[in-house]
Amino acid sequence: MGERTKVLEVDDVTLRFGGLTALDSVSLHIDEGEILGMIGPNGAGKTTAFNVITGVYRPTSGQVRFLGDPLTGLKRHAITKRGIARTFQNIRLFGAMTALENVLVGTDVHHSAGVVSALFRTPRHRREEAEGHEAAMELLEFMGLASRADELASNLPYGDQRRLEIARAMATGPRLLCLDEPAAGFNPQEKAQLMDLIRRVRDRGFTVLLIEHDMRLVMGVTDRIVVLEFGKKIADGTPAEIRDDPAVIAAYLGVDEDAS
Ligand SMILES: Nc1ncnc2c1ncn2[C@@H]1O[C@H](COP(=O)(O)OP(=O)(O)OP(=O)(O)O)[C@@H](O)[C@H]1O
Repeated sequence: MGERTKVLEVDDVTLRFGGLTALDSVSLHIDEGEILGMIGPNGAGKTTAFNVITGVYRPTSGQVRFLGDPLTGLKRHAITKRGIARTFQNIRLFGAMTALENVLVGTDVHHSAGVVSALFRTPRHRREEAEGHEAAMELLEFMGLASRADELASNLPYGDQRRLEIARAMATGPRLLCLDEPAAGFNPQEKAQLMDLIRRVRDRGFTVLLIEHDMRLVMGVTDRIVVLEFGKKIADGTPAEIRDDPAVIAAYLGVDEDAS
């Protein structure tokens, strides 16, 4: 087996908010085709790390590379176009659009036919529209949302909205799909279904970064887990390794290691 392609490399990244160091010399990578979990107690820096990776924040120092190229300094839209897509902790859908239209917004990212072509409905535009429609319907099907295609996003039940957000992110054809607490507000049965769904997403060839509070879900679905505490990476390993790691156990029990 050759070396796996590193989709993402976070290299010695520090991010300060005024006097607070939210990320402290964090390095990590994500291999192609893997499901990487990021966990840590409240305030550990998970969301901040996510925001650095998706271009919302620029690190104070250090670098983020995506497929070997620096991401630092790129605008968010450019980052999406490069191939990083995300969902949000608090769902952000276009409520007044249908489920299908929400997914179509995702597929639009890569269309080359521009506004002029759209206005004059050139053959190329029509072809791209038809292909986009087909791809979006297939994604809705995959998510179990096909029967909801024409419903307004805001009218969908909560769980369907969460899945629709994932579908929209997948529609951009990302090389890295970042899910920010996708199981928030789910009951155990919905969580089990989501675990199965995330596995199937990976089986379709996606690489997944997952922030999630539910330990069982994270342990059950990821290939590898990175643990943050007070902005520092304290562990990086398989779920089994993480479960038995004394530093991780201490972090979750709230034991102050420096106090001993
Ligand atoms: N925009 C900001 N300005 C100032 N401080 C911030 C900002 N965003 C986050 N922080 C601080 O940075 C630290 C890390 O926060 P972050 O939200 O990344 O943690 P988290 O691990 O995602 O926590 P949670 O599990 O509660 O979502 C916290 O102390 C937080 O208060």
